[in-house]
Formats: sequence, C-alpha cells, structure tokens
Amino acid sequence: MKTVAVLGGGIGGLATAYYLSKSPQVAKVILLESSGRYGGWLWSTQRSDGAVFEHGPRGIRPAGAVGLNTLNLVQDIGLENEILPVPYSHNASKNRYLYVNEKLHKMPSGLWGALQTVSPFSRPIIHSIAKEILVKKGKEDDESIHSFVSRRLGKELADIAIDSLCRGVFAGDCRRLSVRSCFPPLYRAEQSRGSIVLGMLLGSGGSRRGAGGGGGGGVSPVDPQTMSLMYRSLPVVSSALASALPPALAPLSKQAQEISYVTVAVVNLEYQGAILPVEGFGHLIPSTENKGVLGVVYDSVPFPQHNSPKGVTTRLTVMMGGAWFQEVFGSPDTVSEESLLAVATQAVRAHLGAGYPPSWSKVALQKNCIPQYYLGHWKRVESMRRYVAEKNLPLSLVGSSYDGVSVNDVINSGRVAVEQLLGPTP
Ligand SMILES: Cc1cc2nc3c(=O)[nH]c(=O)nc-3n(C[C@H](O)[C@H](O)[C@H](O)COP(=O)(O)OP(=O)(O)OC[C@H]3O[C@@H](n4cnc5c(N)ncnc54)[C@H](O)[C@@H]3O)c2cc1C
Ligand SMILES: C=Cc1c2[nH]c(c1C)Cc1[nH]c(c(CCC(=O)O)c1C)Cc1[nH]c(c(C)c1CCC(=O)O)Cc1[nH]c(c(C)c1C=C)C2
Repeated sequence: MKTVAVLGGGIGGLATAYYLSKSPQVAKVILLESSGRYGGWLWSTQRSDGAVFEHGPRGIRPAGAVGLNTLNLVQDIGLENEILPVPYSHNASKNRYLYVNEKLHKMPSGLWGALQTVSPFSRPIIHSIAKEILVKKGKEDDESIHSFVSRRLGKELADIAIDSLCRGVFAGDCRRLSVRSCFPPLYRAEQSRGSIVLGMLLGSGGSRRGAGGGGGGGVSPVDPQTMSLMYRSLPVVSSALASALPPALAPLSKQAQEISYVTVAVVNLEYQGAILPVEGFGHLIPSTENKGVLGVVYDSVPFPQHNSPKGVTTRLTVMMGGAWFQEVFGSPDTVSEESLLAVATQAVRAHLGAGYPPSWSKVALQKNCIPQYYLGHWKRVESMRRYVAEKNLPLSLVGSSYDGVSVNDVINSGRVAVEQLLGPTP
C-alpha cells in the first residue's frame, strides 16, 4: 500500500488526487496546496445578486478522448447536473468572429463557407485546402506554428486565422510556438500522411500519452508553479516546483525553470442592457491588428444562466497581454488596474460599439498563467521524463506545462500519470 503526495491543488492536482484515491493500492493521498484555496487558475467571483464572473477558464470542449475523459470524471463525482451545456446548434458554438481592419468578421463555416471568398480573406479557404495535399513534407523535427501553416496553407491563413487562434488558446505568438507540441495532430498528420487534409481524412495514428493527444478542441499542451507532482512517499514543498526539489535534482529544476509562461490581464465587464451587435462565443484579434488585446469573450451568450437576475445585462471578458504583455503594458509588477481597465473598455467601445461605460468591472492580473510550448519543448519534456525514469525517482510530472494546456489535457495528464504508476484506474 502506498502513500502518495500530490503537490499543487489546481485542477491537475485535484484530478490526480481523485484518480489515486480510487486505487486499492493507495492507502493515503496527501494534497499539498500552498495558497488559501483550491482550483489554481479556475477562479470565479459570484456576486451577491448571483451573477458569476470567470477569471480563468470558462469552458471545456468535450471533444475527443480527453473531452470524454473529463465528462466521465464529472459524472463519477456526481456533478453532471451542474453542467451548463452549449449545444453545437447554439450561436456560441456556430459563430466565430475575428476583429480585423477595425471590423468584426464572421468566419466561414461549412462547405458553402469554404467555397466563397469571405472577408478578411482574399480567396476561398477551399483553395488553400486543395493545394495543401500537394505540399511537400517538412524535414525539421519541429517548426513554428506560423511557419508550418504558411508553408502548407498559405501566409494569409497563418497571419490572420492561426495568429488569432494561438492568442485565443495560448495567449501566445504563433511565430514562436511549436506546432509539434501545441498542435500534435497537425504535426502527426504531416509526418504520417504528408498532408494535414489526408491525415484528417485517413487518420494519422498515434496519440499522446494515452488519450487523443489534444484537448480543448484539438489543441493540447507545469510551470514550476503549475506542476502537480506526485512523490510516492515523502512530500517536499516550497513556493514553487523548481525550488521544491532537493539540490541533488538540480538538472530537473533547471529544465523546469526553462519553460516560459505568459501573463494575461483578465478584465470582466458588465453592461446594462443588451449591447452585442453579434451573437457568438466571442471574437479574437490578430497581433497585426492590436498586440495588447487578445480577444473578447461574450460570456452572456454561452452562459446566460450566470447573468444577474435583475434586468437585462451583458457580461464580457477582455483578455489582454499574453506574449505581448511587457511590450504593450510594461512590467506586470508595476502596471495599474486602472490602465488595464481603460484599455479593455476602449476595446469594447471600438469593437462592439458600446456607447456607455460598464456598470461593473473586475481586473485580474494572472501572472505567468499559461505555459508557452516554444520550439523544442517536446525534447525538454522527454528529457525531464527520461531523467526521472533513469534515476528511478518516485515522481511524476503532471499538469499544463507538459501534455497540453486545456483543462481536459490537464485532467487527462493526471489520469495517465496515475495509470503509469499503478495500472489502469478502476
Ligand atoms: C485566463 C485563463 C483562461 C483559460 N481558459 C481556458 C478555457 O476556457 N478552457 C480550458 O480548457 N483551459 C483554459 N485555461 C487553461 C487551464 O485553466 C489551465 O491550464 C489549468 O487550469 C492548469 O491547471 P494545473 O493544475 O496544471 O495548474 P494550476 O491551476 O496552476 O495549479 C497549480 C496549483 O499548485 C499550487 N502551488 C504552486 N506551487 C506550490 C508549492 N510549492 N506547494 C504547494 N502548492 C503549490 C498553486 O497555488 C495552484 O493551486 C485558461 C487559463 C487561464 C489562465
Ligand atoms: C490555456 C488557455 C486557454 C484559453 N482558452 C482555451 C484554453 C485552453 C480554450 C480555447 N479557446 C479557444 C479555443 C479554440 C476553439 C475553436 O476554435 O475550436 C480553445 C480550445 C478560442 C477562443 N478563446 C477565446 C475566444 C474569444 C476564442 C474564440 C472562440 C470561438 O469563437 O470559437 C478567449 C480566450 N481564452 C483564452 C485566452 C488567452 C483568450 C484570449 C482571447 C484562454
């Protein structure tokens, strides 16, 4: 019988502790959390009138094996009746928007959309898709997402759509992020079928660490902080993973410290009345349009249940900074909440036409919250896990720094680690 310590009570640590607690081989699970609350980046404010504002994640995509795994966990712990579903037919699922050239553009969807020239793009998307099959396979063992997509699908898609998508998932710069680590299904499709399109049609085999290799709708990706660590016997705790490890494990701490993280300013706003000119999940903004403002989530559309019950209101979240934080806003240690709020409200005025100020607001500065999987990230993770295996350390690495950044990925990373330690979870 084992006693296992889990370091970190974010969603990764909580899920890992849950999977451990189900095993007959585990006598005791010790969950060590350094802050005053559990949940890590999962953090909400519920106002006295019932309105809810999210300062971290607000949705999961129940797609693929990692999505199903999350749904299974939710059901196992009896929370299925708490889910606020957003059906595929809902506008928040169907409509995608980009803010380009000072205008909102609805993204083309379906076959009809792919066949037409839809602004801001200069030609139908089907053009790029048809030509992709003929593009030669890349020779590098890793490549930036921007370079990969430019090469295979054209620069325009990379500059506008992919640049925006990477800001909406990693708050990151697609010119630096690794396609192999951030979008493993795309990398594998090229490796095994020579084409993304063929890979999607025929399957490209393989999956990452046992479950689909990508949560959050096909995207997959621990800061010394976000790492949930399992020690088989003795827990070691301090303010962050790298420093929690004993000096004898300095090579491991060093590699953990080499992973970069970005800071995101999350600004929740509430407006009186219905102010949105369009219905969707939100809109994203490519870095060429505005480096500092990454996107706006229209929270009232997917989750009207979280609106104030008193009258008609619109809840929005403006996400800012990410890889461009320092350049646009200066140091996260000195930036003022007022200046961040001013940028956010100005963006809502310009992008959505809000003619009056918000009636309620909250600024949350999420420092070093999203790990960036830069080129070669896969080698670092492999090398860290090899080090643990070779030294036979009673330790597993779990969480958003390794196997995907989405909530689904992080939960799955806990399950896989427990299965590797103890065999399949009952
Ligand atoms: C603004 C934002 C929006 C997001 N939106 C989405 C979304 O919509 N959908 C989605 O799928 N994902 C989203 N994500 C990503 C997702 O929320 C995170 O990847 C995930 O929550 C990370 O979980 P974790 O357990 O790995 O890390 P964390 O949440 O960072 O948890 C780590 C925990 O360890 C504790 N800790 C740190 N050091 C120590 C120590 N030495 N001893 C003990 N405890 C320690 C910390 O206090 C923390 O509680 C979002 C992230 C952010 C920041
Ligand atoms: C790690 C941080 C994450 C943030 N969001 C997600 C993660 C994992 C989940 C996520 N967000 C988007 C996608 C792609 C969806 C898809 O197109 O299939 C995923 C998997 C995109 C997105 N993110 C935001 C918006 C407004 C959108 C567009 C959605 C749409 O129109 O379909 C908001 C947002 N979320 C995060 C950031 C940094 C951000 C910035 C604007 C965090």
